[in-house]
Amino acid sequence: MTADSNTRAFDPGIVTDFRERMSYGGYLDLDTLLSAQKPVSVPEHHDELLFIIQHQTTELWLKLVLHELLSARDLLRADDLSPALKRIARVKHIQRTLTEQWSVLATLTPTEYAEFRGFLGNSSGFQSYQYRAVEFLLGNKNRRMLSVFENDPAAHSLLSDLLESPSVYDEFLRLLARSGFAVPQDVLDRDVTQAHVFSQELVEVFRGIYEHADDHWREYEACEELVDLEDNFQLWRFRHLKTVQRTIGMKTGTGGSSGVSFLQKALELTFFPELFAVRTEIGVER
Ligand code: HEM
Ligand SMILES: N[C@@H](CC(=O)c1ccccc1NC=O)C(=O)O
Repeated sequence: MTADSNTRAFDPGIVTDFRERMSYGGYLDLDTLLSAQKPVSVPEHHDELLFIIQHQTTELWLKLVLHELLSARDLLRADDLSPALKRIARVKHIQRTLTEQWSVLATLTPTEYAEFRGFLGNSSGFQSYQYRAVEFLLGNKNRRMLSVFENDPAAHSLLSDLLESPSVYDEFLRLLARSGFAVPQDVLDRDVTQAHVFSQELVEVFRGIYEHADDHWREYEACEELVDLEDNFQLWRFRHLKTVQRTIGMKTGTGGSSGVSFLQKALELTFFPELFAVRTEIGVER
């Protein structure tokens, strides 16, 4: 049948009556999802839909990243290291998708973007509360960021809760301490509302794990997963920076920052500095 007509037969069991049954569109609430793309340019610019969908898909994936990282943090707190690593493994795949996705937006030329940029007003990705939540959860804490969300109580309260609570890294270090590793007390007692500050003593803890990986395999694996996570995060930041550079050059941002040079400074930030510092020490006699 298929060979002759080049048409697939409609299997007799295929369900077509959804008056009393759950359907695809109903389950996914597609009416809501697909009515949320509202270009603001007048007359409507062809490429604004790309711009909107690029951001919306990013926000959807960020929602899942948050969900997985919050769970990973809970699992670490409960000494369930292996399931926590499973969560992180999924996040790493999402990060790859998000980083790859920049190539779609790179098809937007500077001229095309300039034609509707003016309609965006002061809106900017800087105001993405989910992005900020992921940063806070990974330990890049900064109370100043809350000021952007004064008019959004739900976002403000989510971010304020995350600011006040331990990061994924804090929970990992606490887990290590409970397992008998000599995590310094001042690291365990640190003010979690501040960004994590480098500790040489912690590097020594990781040196022990890396030099005796066979004896601490799970912890060793966890360290490498965190390094992957940070690496992937930096790759996303870098692709964002390069996309911004090719699209608006050195223009100031709609959010009010200097633009490219402001974004450049984020590349110097690090979530897990000791996990990178330990690499310098590996194989070096003391
Ligand atoms: C042509 C495309 C884009 C341009 C020209 C652009 C430009 C900028 C600029 C200039 C900033 C600095 C803040 C400001 O003053 O506005 C910024 C921040 C930001 N953008 Fe974009 N952006 C683009 C696409 C995206 C996309 C697709 C996302 C995904 C959600 C995104 C997310 C962010 C985030 C999260 C920040 C804050 C970064 C930080 O705090 O370090 N941007 N963007
Ligand atoms: N900050 C960008 C505008 C921008 O990209 C943007 C605008 C509205 C919603 C999300 C955005 N994405 C990232 O910043 C600019 O200065 O052109």
